[in-house]
Amino acid sequence: MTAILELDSLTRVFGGLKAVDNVSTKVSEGELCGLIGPNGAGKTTLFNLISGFTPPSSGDVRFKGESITGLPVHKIAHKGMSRTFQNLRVFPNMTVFDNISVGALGMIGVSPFSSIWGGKAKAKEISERSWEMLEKVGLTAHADDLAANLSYGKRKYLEIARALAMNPDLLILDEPAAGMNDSETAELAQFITDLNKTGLTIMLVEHDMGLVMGICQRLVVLASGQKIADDVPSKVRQDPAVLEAYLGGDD
Ligand SMILES: Nc1ncnc2c1ncn2[C@@H]1O[C@H](COP(=O)(O)OP(=O)(O)OP(=O)(O)O)[C@@H](O)[C@H]1O
Repeated sequence: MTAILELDSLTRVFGGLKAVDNVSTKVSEGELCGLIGPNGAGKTTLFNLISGFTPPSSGDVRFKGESITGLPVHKIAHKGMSRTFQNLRVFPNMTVFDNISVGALGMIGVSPFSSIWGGKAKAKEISERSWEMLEKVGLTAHADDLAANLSYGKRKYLEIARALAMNPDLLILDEPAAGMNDSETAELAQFITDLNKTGLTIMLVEHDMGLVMGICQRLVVLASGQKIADDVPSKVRQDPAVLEAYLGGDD
């Protein structure tokens, strides 16, 4: 399988702490790969290194065969990587539709000449793309609602829709099930599985073990910044180093 993402000896140091310590792995095109580990293991920092929100202290990130290390976030996004955040980052005072349009705008792009050449066509494309994403996440009826008025679970889907509106080749989801109840989590699991079946490569950080074990094809496990396992869920769940990391931690 072709690797869409390659991490080569990624390290990030904060003061004296190695939050991510020499992590290498590959994600294949079309894969649904989970990233797990106890609290403070370095999962979010690794996602930040991949998506450009934090520069690595050393090491390399390759996306679609090209080094993207040190590129700004928007350039990486334009290359086809979008993400959601552990703490929701929707725009509360914008409508649901406008929140998604921001993502579609990122995909289609605007230039100072947009209003002269093809401005209307672009506006139509952004609008169509936004409606398509609204439908995909089941929020069509809420298009005109302020994002602030959506339930927590629906805001999570809104954030995913905005990321999808950028038409990514790699979608990175940071704790999408956090704060969801069991039935919402089961629905989300089905939604992520269906997205993956369309051919979209997905990386997922999640504390809900039932969710990651149930839907991911492979799991990368971090503990104290280091990769301690990288295998199919059935192997990872029996790995002594993984059991030790979780039993020794507070998860
Ligand atoms: N900007 C920062 N400055 C200093 N230390 C940081 C920074 N970001 C993260 N850390 C530290 O790096 C370590 C890894 O944090 P990170 O948030 O990546 O872990 P995590 O696995 O995502 O944790 P959780 O599951 O609790 O979200 C932690 O000890 C954290 O305190």
